[in-house]
Amino acid sequence: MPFRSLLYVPASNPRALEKARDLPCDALIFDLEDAVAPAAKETARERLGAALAQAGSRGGTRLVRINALGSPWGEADLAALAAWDCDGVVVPKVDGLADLDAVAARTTRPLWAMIETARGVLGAETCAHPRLAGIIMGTNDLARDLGLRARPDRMPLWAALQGTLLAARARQVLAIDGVCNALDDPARLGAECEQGRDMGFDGKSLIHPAQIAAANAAFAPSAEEVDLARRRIAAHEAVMAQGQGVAVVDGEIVEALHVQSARATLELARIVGEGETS
Ligand SMILES: CC(C)(COP(=O)(O)OP(=O)(O)OC[C@H]1O[C@@H](n2cnc3c(N)ncnc32)[C@H](O)[C@@H]1OP(=O)(O)O)[C@@H](O)C(=O)NCCC(=O)NCCSC(=O)C[C@H](O)C(=O)O
Ligand SMILES: [Mg+2]
Repeated sequence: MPFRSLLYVPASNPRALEKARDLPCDALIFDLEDAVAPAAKETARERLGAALAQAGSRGGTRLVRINALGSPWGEADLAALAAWDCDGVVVPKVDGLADLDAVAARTTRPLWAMIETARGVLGAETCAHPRLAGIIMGTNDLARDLGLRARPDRMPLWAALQGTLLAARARQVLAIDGVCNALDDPARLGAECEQGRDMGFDGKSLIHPAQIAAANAAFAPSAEEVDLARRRIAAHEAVMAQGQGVAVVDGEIVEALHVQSARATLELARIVGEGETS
C-alpha cells in the first residue's frame, strides 16, 4: 500500500465521517484526540464505531488515533477499538518505548507513533518497537513544545524532521510528514509536500480533502522520474553485459546502488498505478 496521503477525520463530525468513505487518500486517520473536544469524546467514539461498521467503505488503510493512555479517554478508546474494523492504532505524543509498550499490551493492531514532543524526537529508540508500522510527525504539538516561531519554509523544524526520519529509516518503518495548517494556500501546501518528499518522507498527513491531490502527486514518482529510472536500469544492464559496473546516463554515473533506487521508484509507480486503476 502507498502512504502518500493520510487524512485526519474528526470522529465527532458525522459529515466528515460520511465524506471520508469516498476520498482518494491512501489512508484515513480517524481522530479521537485533538480534533475532538473533551465534551464530545464519548459521542465521537460511538459515531466512529458506527462508521467503521458500515459496509461498502472505500479501500485503503484505516487508522484510529486514540487519546493518550494517561488521559481520561485512552483506556475506553482502546477497549472500543478491539471490536472495530481498522488497520492500526495511532498513539499520540509518544515520548519513548514505554508509551508504545503500554498500548501494545492492550491491542494486537499495528502501532503508529506520533512524534510531536522534544522527548519523542530525541527518543529515537521508539522506532525499534517490534509492533511499530510507522511514525507520523505532529508538527503542531512539536512547534508548541519547542517554543519555535513558525515559518512558511519550516526551517525551525528541519532538525526534528530529519532526525526522526533518520531513526525511522534506520529501523525501516514508514515515515509520514506533519500537516500543513494553511487551508487556502495551495502554493504553501505544494512546497511543504515537495520539501517532505525531498527529505525522504513516504507521505504527508492532511487536515482537509482539498489537500489530498497535492500529496498524492508529490509522493508518487513523476513521469520524468519513471523515465529516468527505466533508462538507468537499461543502461546499467548494458554495461554489466560487457563486464563493467558503471554506466553514464544524462551525464551522471549509474552504479548498482542507483539501480536499486530506480527499481524502488518503478515499484512505487506500479503500486500507485494499481491503486488508481482498481
Ligand atoms: C478545518 C476544518 C474544520 C474545516 O472544515 P469545514 O469548514 O467543514 O471545511 P469545508 O467546508 O471546506 O469542507 C468541505 C467538505 O469537506 C468535508 N471535510 C472537511 N474536512 C474534512 C476532513 N478532515 N475529513 C473528511 N471530510 C472533511 C466537509 O465536511 C465538507 O463536506 P461537504 O459538506 O460534503 O461539502 C476541517 O477540515 C477539519 O476538521 N479538519 C481536520 C482537523 C483535524 O483533524 N485536526 C487534528 C489533526 S491535525 C494535528 O493536530 C496533527 C498533530 O497532532 C499535530 O500536533 O500536528
Ligand atoms: Mg498533536
